[in-house]
Amino acid sequence: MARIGIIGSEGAMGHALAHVVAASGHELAGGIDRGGDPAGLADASDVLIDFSVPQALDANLHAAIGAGIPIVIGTTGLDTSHHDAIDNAARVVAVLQTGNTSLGVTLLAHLVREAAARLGPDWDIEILEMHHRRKVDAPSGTALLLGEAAAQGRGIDLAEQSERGRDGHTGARQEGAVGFASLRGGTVAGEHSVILAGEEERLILSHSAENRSIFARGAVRAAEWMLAREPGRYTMEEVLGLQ
Ligand SMILES: NC(=O)C1=CN([C@@H]2O[C@H](COP(=O)(O)OP(=O)(O)OC[C@H]3O[C@@H](n4cnc5c(N)ncnc54)[C@H](OP(=O)(O)O)[C@@H]3O)[C@@H](O)[C@H]2O)C=CC1
Ligand SMILES: O=C(O)C1=N[C@H](C(=O)O)C[C@H](O)C1
Repeated sequence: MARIGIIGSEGAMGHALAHVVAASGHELAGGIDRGGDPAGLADASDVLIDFSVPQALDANLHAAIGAGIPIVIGTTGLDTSHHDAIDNAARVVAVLQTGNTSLGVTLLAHLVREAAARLGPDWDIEILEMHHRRKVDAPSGTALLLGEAAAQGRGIDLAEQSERGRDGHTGARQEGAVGFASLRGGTVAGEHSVILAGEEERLILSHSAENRSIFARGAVRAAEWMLAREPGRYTMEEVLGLQ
């Protein structure tokens, strides 16, 4: 049994996590939100799970380092400075960051990497996502991780070869780029499709989240796995034995 501390505990994911932790046999060490004390929470926990906001990341990493415990980060909307901070923290404690903790999306990323590698650069890759009206970041963290998987399969740098936010007279599609489109509305928990569009045929790989419990279950599974890890940066593919 582990003591699990939740960052973002009053949010939608925080509530989903509390249910899964209660059913898991682990102990809920506590939870914090805006204005809370991550260091105090970390001192009372064996592992932290963070589903909050990018602005809280530095304090959360420092708290994990101070207490010498692993941290699972599900927060999205991270930029390169956040990823640098995660890399630095991973020299001291075990850190796992992912845009999607579900089993289905983790396997989907695997399949997308494979499809992108096998289908060659004349197959255009477009990623479409839809989420609830409250979501504040776009493209979703999942869309970006699927884009990264496609880029790895293709052997390209996603930062240099992606098309986001098309509007107006955009010109023709950039050859070899990965395109992104985001829809927002209602209460959609998470819909992602990776469309590989070739000459006169399309391959579409999709995932639908029916509710947030899939993310919460994956996060708790990751937290359990992280308890025994040395300092380093880990992935959901490693947690699920896909890598
Ligand atoms: N990786 C994955 O599988 C998934 C990732 N996510 C991501 O998780 C994040 C949270 O999503 P969701 O639960 O829907 O969002 P919510 O807005 O419902 O919840 C966010 C919570 O974080 C709290 N918060 C704000 N600032 C801080 C802070 N400085 N320190 C600690 N807590 C803070 C908020 O508190 P307050 O209201 O007081 O501001 C709120 O309770 C998003 O980035 C989302 O994209 C979501 C689902 C799955
Ligand atoms: O904000 C959400 O709700 C979700 N965020 C993650 C993302 O940005 O991909 C994961 C999931 O799709 C739900």
